[in-house]
Amino acid sequence: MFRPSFQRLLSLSSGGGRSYIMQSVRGIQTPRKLEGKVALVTASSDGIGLAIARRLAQDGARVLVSSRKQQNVDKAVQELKREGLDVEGTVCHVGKDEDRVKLVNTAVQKFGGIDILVSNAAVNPFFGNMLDSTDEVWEKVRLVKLQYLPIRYCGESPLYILMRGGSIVIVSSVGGFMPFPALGPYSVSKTALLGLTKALVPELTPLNIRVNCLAPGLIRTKFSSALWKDESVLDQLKVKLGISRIGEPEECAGAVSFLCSPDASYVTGETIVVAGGGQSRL
Ligand SMILES: NC(=O)c1ccc[n+]([C@@H]2O[C@H](COP(=O)([O-])OP(=O)(O)OC[C@H]3O[C@@H](n4cnc5c(N)ncnc54)[C@H](O)[C@@H]3O)[C@@H](O)[C@H]2O)c1
Repeated sequence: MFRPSFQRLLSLSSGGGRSYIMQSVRGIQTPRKLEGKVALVTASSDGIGLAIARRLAQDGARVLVSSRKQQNVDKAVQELKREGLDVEGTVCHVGKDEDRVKLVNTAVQKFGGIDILVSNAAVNPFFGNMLDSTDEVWEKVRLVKLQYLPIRYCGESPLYILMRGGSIVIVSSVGGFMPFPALGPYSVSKTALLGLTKALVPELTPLNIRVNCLAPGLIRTKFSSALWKDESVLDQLKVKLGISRIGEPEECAGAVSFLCSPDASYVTGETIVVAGGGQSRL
């Protein structure tokens, strides 16, 4: 049995982790526990969304990748197809009715139905004091809405009515538990998603749909680059983490795959925190 030494564990938790994680992600042959499932992942041309799309496809799902720009969708789809994964792509700005309808119709046309929805898109249009945030900011930050709408609407029918049982995962943030300084509206919207997850349970359970939430901590993506590109800023943050390194998108993807899989068949209304032990201290 593989037992890493204490020294090895130390080196992993203090920065040597990325190559090990990437090795693990590429090297481990996981059972195809999502075989026969169809998954929609919003905002999946990059970052956490792309890692989720890749992992769900590696685990056997057929995945519809989506994002706001055609060129980004094309690039992600090509990359995943080159890896031998069963994916298609379509443009979807989750705030646009017509794009959401197209997203769902494309999944049904290409793959014959929908089993899994990962609602991952988010925006952060404001940095500053809550008391200075404008109506315009809050309008944009109805990204609660951005996250909620893919679940609620599909032309005439709510998406969850069209789903054939299955699983929804909403991507929130540790900022939903403890607001990030200067990111008040964003954090508040993420708190709302924790509530949304719970509120959907009584309505989705009779439809045989589980709904859960992911709350990432600091994860290496473009979205969070201001916090990790500068080594000195990152060093300050690392002190506040239990596992003293930044997380990788792949480390969120495994948790999402678990939530969508039969292994989580008795899990609904829950939030998994993937934050290296720093969720209340960032
Ligand atoms: N990176 C982190 O440290 C971190 C921490 C906590 C939570 N999150 C959450 O993870 C999710 C993914 O973020 P990420 O870090 O991978 O960043 P990212 O920048 O790679 O992804 C965010 C994506 O959302 C997309 N997007 C924005 N508005 C959209 C819209 N209207 N329609 C469709 N797509 C839209 C962007 O184009 C972008 O691709 C977000 O919900 C974010 O709030 C990230």
